[in-house]
Amino acid sequence: MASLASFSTISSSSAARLSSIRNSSSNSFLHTKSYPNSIKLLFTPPRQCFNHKRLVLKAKAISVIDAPTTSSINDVSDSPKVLLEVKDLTAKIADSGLQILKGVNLVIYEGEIHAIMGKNGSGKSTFSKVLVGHPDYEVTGGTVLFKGENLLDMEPEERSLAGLFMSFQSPVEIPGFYDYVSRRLKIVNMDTNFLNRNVNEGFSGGEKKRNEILQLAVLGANLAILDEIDSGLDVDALQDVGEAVNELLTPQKSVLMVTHYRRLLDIIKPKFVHIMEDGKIVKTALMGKIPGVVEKGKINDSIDRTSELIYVLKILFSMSY
Ligand SMILES: Nc1ncnc2c1ncn2[C@@H]1O[C@H](COP(=O)(O)OP(=O)(O)OP(=O)(O)O)[C@@H](O)[C@H]1O
Repeated sequence: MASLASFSTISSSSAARLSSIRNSSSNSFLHTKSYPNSIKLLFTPPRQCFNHKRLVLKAKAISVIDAPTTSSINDVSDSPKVLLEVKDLTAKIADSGLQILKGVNLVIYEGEIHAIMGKNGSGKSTFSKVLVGHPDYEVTGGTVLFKGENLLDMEPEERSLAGLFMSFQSPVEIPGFYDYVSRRLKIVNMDTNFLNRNVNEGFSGGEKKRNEILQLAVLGANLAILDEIDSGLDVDALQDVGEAVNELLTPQKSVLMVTHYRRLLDIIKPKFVHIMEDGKIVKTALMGKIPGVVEKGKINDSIDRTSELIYVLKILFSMSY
């Protein structure tokens, strides 16, 4: 994977704030000019890719924003209730004392879908596991509120009872819930015969993933943390698993998913895409806010979400999707 782009703010004024994001490897720039009620995005593409043409993008709201703080997220979200609020979270590996999380900030409102992407080893899984109270890690600083309660004070099972779920693969037994579970099997396209087998024993990779989502359906969590549920899935299984997660969503339920691939984001559509680097969220993109692209004087209003996703990810990463 190529290295992440580097970003910098180059100037500001009281009337309109101008900032630029530079993608160091492709040598392209995204300039944002912020007015009280609008943001104008000017994208200067790398010469070799766009044949010296200049794209002008207009957006009604921020499309790429700095790593979020509580207040900045408050400004752009219209959801009323905060579900998860992480402030300056730091954590180390309990055994070795190696610091992995170096100040994570994240706010998730009820009903929101967030995706975390980033290079291998940047700390995405560690962050997920720290949230559910995995014993391999020790929190060294910061705060985490879940539904207004101090999550870090809770035992892992209390976190689960409070409504936090993380996809997992270790076998669990669910005796006495055949009818209850079999109704939910339909959601993930699983045969009821699976209930006659030990959970996860002899399951293929795809079946294990479907089973994870079945567990989510059974538990009915408020915040589902899905760590690379797309790994090892073929196209059909990915579609099934993605659609199953979508079916479980309600205006109150939220998802935090860790992924390396855009294809999952095409099915489970995040409101925010965060980039993690060296134990921190360093950039965040707010999706669904680019209403049209103006290219060579012509307005292209038909920009779809996939195009927007590709566009945003190209800026966030110095890699092609
Ligand atoms: N239990 C552990 N023991 C030792 N090292 C660990 C442990 N957990 C995480 N690490 C190390 O911490 C760093 C972050 O790992 P983590 O799994 O959180 O990264 P990631 O961003 O999820 O990576 P990937 O994209 O490869 O899944 C890595 O260098 C990893 O080797």
